[in-house]
Amino acid sequence: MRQNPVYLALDLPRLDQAEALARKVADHVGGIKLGLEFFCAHGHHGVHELHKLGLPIFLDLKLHDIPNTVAAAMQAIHVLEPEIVTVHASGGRAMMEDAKAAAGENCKVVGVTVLTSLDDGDLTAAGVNCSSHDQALRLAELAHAAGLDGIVCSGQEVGAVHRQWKDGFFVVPGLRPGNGKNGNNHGDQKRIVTPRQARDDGASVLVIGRPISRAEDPLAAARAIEATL
Ligand SMILES: O=C(O)c1cc(=O)[nH]c(=O)n1[C@@H]1O[C@H](COP(=O)(O)O)[C@@H](O)[C@H]1O
Repeated sequence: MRQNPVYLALDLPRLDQAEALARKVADHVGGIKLGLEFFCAHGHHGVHELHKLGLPIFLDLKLHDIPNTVAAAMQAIHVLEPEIVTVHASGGRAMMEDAKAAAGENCKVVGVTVLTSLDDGDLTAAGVNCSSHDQALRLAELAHAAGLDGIVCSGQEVGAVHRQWKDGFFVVPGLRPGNGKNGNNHGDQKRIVTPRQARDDGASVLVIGRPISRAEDPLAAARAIEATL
């Protein structure tokens, strides 16, 4: 377990807003997660700017394409020195193997299993004939076999995955302090747990965005989450 496992998801449209928020809570998070919204808007320049804060950078690009394309994309982001990068585990074993081979030496590659915004009904609609729990476990096994460092899954599966993959690196988003019972907004997330529950079940990294970024007082929210861990 890292000293502070919380990685702040900086899903904000403006670079100055993202920088200001990261600066405000920097002492109460263990790293910063930059995802598609940030990277599509601010690209390499934005990542370089956020590096200046001195926190580890998790580049959540959720790469999913043929192996050759994903490997080339991984090589193109070496220069950004990310600590963690995501690919979709459903892209298949060869894609994950090539992504890992192309990653920088100090970069962890993790496979997204089943997005936390999906439930069993969504999987059925997409033609997946098993529960999100079973599908997450199946994709975790595939990511392990492909040599990835770990996976992204919801807190509802991390305990089961951890039992099967003892030294895996597990990223858990879809976190809501108080489990949504204290007026928190789930938003588009369907498979949620509290940060504390995810940590207790074996999460290595806790990804938290809106519960901090949309809070009236983001610093107080980050501190309150830290205090529960
Ligand atoms: O890979 C991710 O980080 C991710 C995977 C997943 O299954 N669900 C998920 O929410 N995420 C990301 O985690 C963050 C969650 O944000 P909040 O719901 O605002 O805490 C977002 O940046 C998502 O892109």
